[in-house]
Amino acid sequence: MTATATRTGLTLSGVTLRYGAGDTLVTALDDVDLTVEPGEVVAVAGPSGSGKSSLLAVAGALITPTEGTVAIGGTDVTAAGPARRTELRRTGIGYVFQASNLLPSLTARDQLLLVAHLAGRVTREHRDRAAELLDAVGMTAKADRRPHELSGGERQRVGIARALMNRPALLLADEPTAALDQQRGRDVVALLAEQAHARGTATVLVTHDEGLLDRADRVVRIRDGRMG
Ligand SMILES: Nc1ncnc2c1ncn2[C@@H]1O[C@H](COP(=O)(O)OP(=O)(O)OP(=O)(O)O)[C@@H](O)[C@H]1O
Repeated sequence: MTATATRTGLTLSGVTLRYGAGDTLVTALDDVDLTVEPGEVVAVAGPSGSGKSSLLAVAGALITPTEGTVAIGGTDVTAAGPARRTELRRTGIGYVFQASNLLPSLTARDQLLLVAHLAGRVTREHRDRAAELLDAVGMTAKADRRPHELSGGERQRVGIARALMNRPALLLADEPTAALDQQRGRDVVALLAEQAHARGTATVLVTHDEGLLDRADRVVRIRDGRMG
């Protein structure tokens, strides 16, 4: 990584995303500009169909926008080839989903170590990092439990730790509190913010829960694909 890369989180410039063509043409994102600094938590709020999932898909290098550029950690992903994009998705981006998407047969600790295992060999450093992250999300005492032995909030905490395992420049969270009650939802967002600030991770949190917005550093609103 270059010096520039370490200072950059996520930058979307003039991003437009259209689905379909002719009569079925939908403009899901319309000339969107968004910058998320390292360590900053930006909440994206908007009604159903406003373009929130489309924004995450573009920011996560899953979909190439029709127009505009997306840079993650200083790398222009819209100019990168498929192999580089795949590599960036694996190493530069952490994802937290609506439900934690943990593997049923693995303990909390092994959910984290699986990330290292898939990338190659599990080293002592990986084990130390998994232990540090489980501690950071308050799950050390339950590190040997499997998902069915954890509450919904605890599963999300493990999901957050797992998403941070690769030290991503960018963390994308898609309605991470959808399965939780109000208080647990607030706790999970507070944890996301705490970790983003401590680790310098640019974080985008998509939510339609207005009660969670005060935990973000900044709130951006999207409507009909336009950010305002
Ligand atoms: N694959 C697709 N093909 C065609 N249109 C799509 C596709 N995906 C999304 N859209 C349309 O793009 C617009 C934005 O959808 P998007 O899923 O980004 O909204 P959202 O804000 O995430 O909605 P929700 O809160 O309901 O999940 C909507 O009009 C939607 O119908």
